[in-house]
Amino acid sequence: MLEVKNLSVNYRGVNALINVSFCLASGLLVGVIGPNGAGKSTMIKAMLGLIPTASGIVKFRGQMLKQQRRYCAYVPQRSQIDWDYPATVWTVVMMARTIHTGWFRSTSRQSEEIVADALRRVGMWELRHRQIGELSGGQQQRVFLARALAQEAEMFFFDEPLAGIDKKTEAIIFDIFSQLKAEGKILLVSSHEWGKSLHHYDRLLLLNQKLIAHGFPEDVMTIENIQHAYGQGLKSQLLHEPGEAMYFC
Ligand SMILES: Nc1ncnc2c1ncn2[C@@H]1O[C@H](COP(=O)(O)OP(=O)(O)OP(=O)(O)O)[C@@H](O)[C@H]1O
Repeated sequence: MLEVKNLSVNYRGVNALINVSFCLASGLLVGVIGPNGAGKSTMIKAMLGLIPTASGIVKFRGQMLKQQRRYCAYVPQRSQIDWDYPATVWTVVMMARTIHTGWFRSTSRQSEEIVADALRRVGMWELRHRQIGELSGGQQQRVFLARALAQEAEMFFFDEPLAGIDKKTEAIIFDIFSQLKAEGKILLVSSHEWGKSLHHYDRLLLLNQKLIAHGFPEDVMTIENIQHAYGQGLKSQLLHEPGEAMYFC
């Protein structure tokens, strides 16, 4: 069980996240959605203890989450990663194993097998010797997914993993999300797009500074909630998009 209570973040006196509270059981794929600047990245970073919080506690299995970071795999937005850093695909994924072996110990055979398996699962084994800067956006996202897998975490935090990726990568990502869910992991996935991929999620957290709604997608994606999060303009636009109407009650 993951519990978030009254989580708030201020950036230089400006509220980015206000009293967010929710609980999540294991084995769920959870979408964190909301408009640009809603505080999705801020919430993920605050949960992980990567930024200072104004208030709140985050617990996993009854203990503070930030003291259990080895159980958390975090994939930041692609724009936050230095893709010019000279590292191969293999090296980046192997970095996940240092959490288990420490920086100064040589990698074990077991770690190499785990990294190889992760690279095969995301279809990046053939490109393992490539520099990360030479990959497409979708391939780069798969490398970081492999790194998260190699960490053998209990909880996974993905910040905008679907932004600017190809269909093949999207299919691989959701396939692996399903496998992780079946293994009882908790997955939090932020996205500011909420088209056809929403049906993949077991629960949604709809955010705009505050948590506007959370629960089953069909309960969260009501016209009232969407208007509340995104403002009036979006309503009329979406009512004319039949593919999206399934989420309106
Ligand atoms: N380091 C920072 N210093 C000051 N303000 C920040 C900082 N990081 C984020 N903000 C502000 O906090 C608010 C929430 O930003 P955040 O990046 O968490 O939103 P988001 O929902 O992830 O947006 P996006 O979908 O665009 O990534 C925004 O108004 C943003 O400008």
